[in-house]
Amino acid sequence: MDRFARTKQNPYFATDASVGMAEARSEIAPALVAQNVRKRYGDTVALDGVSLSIPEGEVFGLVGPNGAGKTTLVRSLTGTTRCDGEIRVLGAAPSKVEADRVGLLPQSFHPADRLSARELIEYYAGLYDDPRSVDGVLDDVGLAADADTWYENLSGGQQRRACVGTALVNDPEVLFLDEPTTGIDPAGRRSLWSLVEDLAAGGTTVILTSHSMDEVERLADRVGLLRDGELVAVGSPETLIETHAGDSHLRIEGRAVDAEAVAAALDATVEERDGDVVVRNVALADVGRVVAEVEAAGVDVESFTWSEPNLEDVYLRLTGDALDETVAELGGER
Ligand SMILES: Nc1ncnc2c1ncn2[C@@H]1O[C@H](COP(=O)(O)OP(=O)(O)OP(=O)(O)O)[C@@H](O)[C@H]1O
Repeated sequence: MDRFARTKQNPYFATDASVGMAEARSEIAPALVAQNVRKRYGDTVALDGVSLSIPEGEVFGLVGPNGAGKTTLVRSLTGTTRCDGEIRVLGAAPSKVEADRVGLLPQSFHPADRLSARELIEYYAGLYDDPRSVDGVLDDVGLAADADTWYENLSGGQQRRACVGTALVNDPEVLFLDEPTTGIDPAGRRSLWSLVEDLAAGGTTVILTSHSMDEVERLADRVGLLRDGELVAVGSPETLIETHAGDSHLRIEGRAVDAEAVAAALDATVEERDGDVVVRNVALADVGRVVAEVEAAGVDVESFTWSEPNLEDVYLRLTGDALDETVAELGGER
């Protein structure tokens, strides 16, 4: 079925252009609902009561540290592992949804080496009654020119693109992508991002797991952050950044930047991060003055980088990975 036709036929789809997308989505029936999902592997609690609702047409980014439970959640939502709790995908239990309505790119996927990219996509297309054209899928994932190359002779990034293609052959309404761009070069990542944007524009609901915060910030309408099996934050990237990321900051890089000397020069609190010194809450208009003060104090600096807060800051704060920053405090808070 054509995605655009499907979207237009959707009785919940808001056509009033004056309605904002977020408001429009809140009117749309959820594509996926999970309530109190729990999963244990022996003594390991992989999911500890996860609840979420994803409206149709949303790109939902799922992030969290290694072992947080992302893949277990995707497996639970797709019915590929048993779990406790309630899950509804397109109104039905995961194991009862028609297979051609859902697509899944698993994190680990190892197709046969001696199949060409085309044969691989053809194989998956053969599993469905009404698949997309194989050439169209190859084109979408940027493999048209390498369609006849054996899987084992494709580069790592091309292999991953071929795997993405297998999840698209049935033109799914709900698409799970578990780390789709791992190993793909920057140009390939961007073309896959455009593909996800096109799918979402056509009404596909996408659940995207990724360790790449720039990818999630760019693609996701909302982000869920998993930590130790719990969803600790859910919201749009903008809201999460505003709520959790803190202020803009200036990073001072160099082989031996003296944090205490910077703190003394600025009469401010500074932090040490990965060998650099970070001054928080520096507005763009103040950058020139701060740089001049640090240079006037004779601090040995190689470069200054000013950044607005982003999703990575949210991630580092909420996962606790930022807690081992050392704080050099001289002269009180800024
Ligand atoms: N088949 C399994 N048997 C036993 N324990 C498992 C199994 N699968 C996952 N786990 C455990 O469950 C927890 C969650 O794992 P999961 O793979 O869901 O995390 P993740 O967030 O996807 O991690 P990553 O970012 O590394 O892919 C981890 O502690 C992991 O060791």
